[in-house]
Amino acid sequence: MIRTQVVIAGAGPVGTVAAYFLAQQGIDVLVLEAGADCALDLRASTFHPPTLEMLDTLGITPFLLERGLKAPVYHYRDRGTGDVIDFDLGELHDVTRYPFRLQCEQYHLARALAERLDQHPKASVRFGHRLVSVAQDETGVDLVVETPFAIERVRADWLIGADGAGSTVRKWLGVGFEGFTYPEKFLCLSTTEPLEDYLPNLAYVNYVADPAEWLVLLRVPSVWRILLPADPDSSDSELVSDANRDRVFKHLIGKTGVPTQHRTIYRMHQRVAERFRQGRAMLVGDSAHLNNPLGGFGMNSGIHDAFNLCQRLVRIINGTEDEASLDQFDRQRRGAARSFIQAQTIQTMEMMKQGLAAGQDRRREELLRTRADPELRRQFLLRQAMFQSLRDAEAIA
Ligand SMILES: O=C(O)CCc1cccc(O)c1
Repeated sequence: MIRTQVVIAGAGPVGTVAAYFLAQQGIDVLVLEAGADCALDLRASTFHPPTLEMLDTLGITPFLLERGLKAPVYHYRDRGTGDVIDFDLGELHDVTRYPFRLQCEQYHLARALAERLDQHPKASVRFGHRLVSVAQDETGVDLVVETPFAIERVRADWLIGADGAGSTVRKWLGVGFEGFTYPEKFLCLSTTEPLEDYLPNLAYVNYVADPAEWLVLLRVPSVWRILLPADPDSSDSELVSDANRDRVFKHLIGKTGVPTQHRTIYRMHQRVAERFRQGRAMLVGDSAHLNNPLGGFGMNSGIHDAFNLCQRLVRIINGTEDEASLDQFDRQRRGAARSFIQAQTIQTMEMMKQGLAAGQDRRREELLRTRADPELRRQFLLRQAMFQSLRDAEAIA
C-alpha cells in the first residue's frame, strides 16, 4: 500500500500545476496519469495575464514566455461588413506585469512541470497508472490503481480530481455534471500557411463573426489554428477531407491545396459539476467544468481552481485553517464557472453565430460603444483577461 498526503488524478496542465504548488510547499504528492505521457492536447493555447502571474510564483512563467507569442491585441471582425473592432490588453499595464495573452501550446506547461515534479523530493508522477476506484472515510481516501503490471492500493489524506471531462473521480463521487452539449460539431484546422500575407492587419487572435460561417483565427507559435462550425449533415470523414479543407481556405484566402498539420472534429460542452468538494475529494479544471473554447478560458480557469484550492489545502494540512475553507473553494470556483465562464462563452458563441451586424446591429453597436468609452473598455478588458472573474469569485464568502 502506497501512503501519501495528496493524490492528484491527471497530469494535464491543471493537475501538474496543483502538484507542483503543493510539492513546493513541502506536501507529499503523488500524480496518477492514465496516459503514457502528458497529453499532446492542442486545444488550450492561451495563457491570460492572471494565470501568468500565478505561474510566476511557481517560477515557470519565464519558460512559457520564451516559447510563446505575446498577443496584446485581439480583433472582433465581421466577415460581412469587413469591420474590425480591436482591443488592446496593453491598456492594463497598470494592473499586471503581463498585459497580453500568451499564445503557447498547453502541453509545454504540463510537460515542463511533470519533468520538474519527477526531480522533486516531495513529488512522484506515475504515467500509465489508471485510477480504478475511489472510496473515502473521515480521515482519508482509498484508491485502487491499475498499473501496466499490477493493481495497487493507495491511501491519501486528500484527493484532487484533475482528470478531465470524463473524470473518474467525479463519477465515483456521484457528482452530477449538468449543462448541455452543443448539437453541432466544430472543425479545427491548423496550417503553417502565413494567413497574415493574405489577410492584412491580422492580429494573433481574431474572432470573425459571420451568420453563414464564423471563424476563429488563432496564431500559436507553430501554426495558425482555424476553428469553425461544421456542416451538421456531413460525416466526420467528409469534414476532414481535402475537399472541405479546400472549401474553407478558398473562402478564407482564395487558395486551395493549403497544407494542414491537423484536421480535428470537436464536440463542445457547457457543463458545471454540482459540487467541487465532497469530503476529502475536490474537483478542478475540466473534471469540474467544461465550456466552449471561445475566449480561451477553460485551462486558465482550471489553473485558477488549482491555486485557490492548493493555497487552502496547504494551510489546512499545516493546521492553520479549518477544513470548512474547502467549502468556500467550492462556492468561489463554482461561482466563477457558472456566473462568468459559462455566461461569457455562451454569449460569445451566440455573437459569432449571428454575426456582429445581425439583428438591429445591437451587438456591433454594443462592441463599438465599449471600444469607444474608456471606462467600458477597461471593464471589458478586465473581464476578457479574467481579472474580473477572479475578483468576483474572491468576494464570495
Ligand atoms: O478564443 C480562443 O482563445 C481560442 C479559440 C480557439 C481557436 C482555435 C482552436 C480552438 O480549439 C480554440
